[in-house]
Amino acid sequence: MKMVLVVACALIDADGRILLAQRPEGKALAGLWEFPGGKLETGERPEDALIRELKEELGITVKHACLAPLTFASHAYDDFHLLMPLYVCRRWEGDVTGREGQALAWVRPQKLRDYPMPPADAPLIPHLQDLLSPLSSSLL
Ligand SMILES: Nc1nc2c([nH]c(=O)n2[C@@H]2O[C@H](COP(=O)(O)OP(=O)(O)OP(=O)(O)O)[C@@H](O)[C@H]2O)c(=O)[nH]1
Ligand SMILES: [Mg+2]
Repeated sequence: MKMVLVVACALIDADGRILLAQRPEGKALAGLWEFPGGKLETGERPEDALIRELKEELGITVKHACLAPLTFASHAYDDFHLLMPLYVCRRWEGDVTGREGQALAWVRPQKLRDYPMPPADAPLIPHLQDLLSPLSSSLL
């Protein structure tokens, strides 16, 4: 089984909302809501890849020190196995814009389930909910 490494990021704003981006028409899983990010290029470090993707997809500048690892997704798709580290980021420079024509949504943690996501992403949701509302653990 081919292993594909994809880095993704949950941007969190000052109100504790999470940024989701809608996959554009024509791509695999079009219309579903995902965390910005993408595949590593050959020889690229994960954090460098994520910084590059956040610039390409959202037009923002992120520093290494502002990327904190949270958890990861491991999911068997039909034709590859996805391994996807999820970082969180609360500080960036520039305005978040959909540079690739994708719709964006700032979503409260408890509303994440209202947005259809790729199957690999479902197990990530409780980790974000816990991070952002630690008094009501959704992992228990
Ligand atoms: N970015 C991102 N990709 C995800 C998520 N969940 C998930 O299953 N994926 C899968 O990871 C793979 C890589 O995503 P991608 O299309 O963003 O890769 P990319 O930015 O490098 O784009 P490209 O391949 O069109 O150049 C896709 O198969 C996508 O479906 C997610 O939350 N965020
Ligand atoms: Mg991408």
